[in-house]
Amino acid sequence: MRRKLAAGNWKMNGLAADLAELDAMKPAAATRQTDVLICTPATLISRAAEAVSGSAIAIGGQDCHVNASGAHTGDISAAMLADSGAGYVITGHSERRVDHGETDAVIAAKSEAGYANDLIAVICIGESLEEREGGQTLDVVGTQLKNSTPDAATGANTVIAYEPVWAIGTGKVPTLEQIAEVHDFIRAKLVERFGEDGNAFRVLYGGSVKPSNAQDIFAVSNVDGALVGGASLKASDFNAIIEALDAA
Ligand SMILES: O=C[C@H](O)COP(=O)(O)O
Repeated sequence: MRRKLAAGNWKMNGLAADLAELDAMKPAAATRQTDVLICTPATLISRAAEAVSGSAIAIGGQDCHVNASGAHTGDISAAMLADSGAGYVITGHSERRVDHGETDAVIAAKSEAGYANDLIAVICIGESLEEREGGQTLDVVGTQLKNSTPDAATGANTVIAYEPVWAIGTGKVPTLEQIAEVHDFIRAKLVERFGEDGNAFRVLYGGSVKPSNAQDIFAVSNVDGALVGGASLKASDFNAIIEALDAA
């Protein structure tokens, strides 16, 4: 039985005053079936980890460098994330693939850097609008999944997040049939590659998840939770999403 995961990605949002939102998420996070994760900007990780100490909320980073240390100005290593109190790291978010030219190979290496520091990697994959309209969705998702996921991935150290790029921050959401098609495909590919352990990976949906659509999305087969951007910034929205997931 896979535990559900409600993951928030604050992206480049959040100052010290916003840590109050984490406090307000604590009661909703104390659920029986759902893990709760907030990936804050790197500047907030250690304060966020302190703020959630003793609660059911985990803190994660949004990216890490492939190397453990060295001359990489402005970058942050997985060891630094772990040292700051993170338990997870997002790798391969489409905003990093696009803005920073990250390839599948780099994303796999970043995920391995996470494993080496006992971080759970949340590996993101998803097609662009052009790829969706060109009928290439499963090809693109399959290739990204294969090449961004290291051989050392397990259901315990890795979460897969399916995020159609065209649904991120746009308010556009795929149909429930489209979500089911991709999630069932991802599950089949994980089982083909990792055997029975392929059934242990959590597969999240991401892209314009809100309290108003969460219940429907969480009823879709092989959707084990969500990676939420905008609606994770305020406890009032994210708590409703956690509750919808816990009830699913
Ligand atoms: O990492 C989160 C996703 O990019 C989704 O963002 P969004 O919920 O604001 O569409």
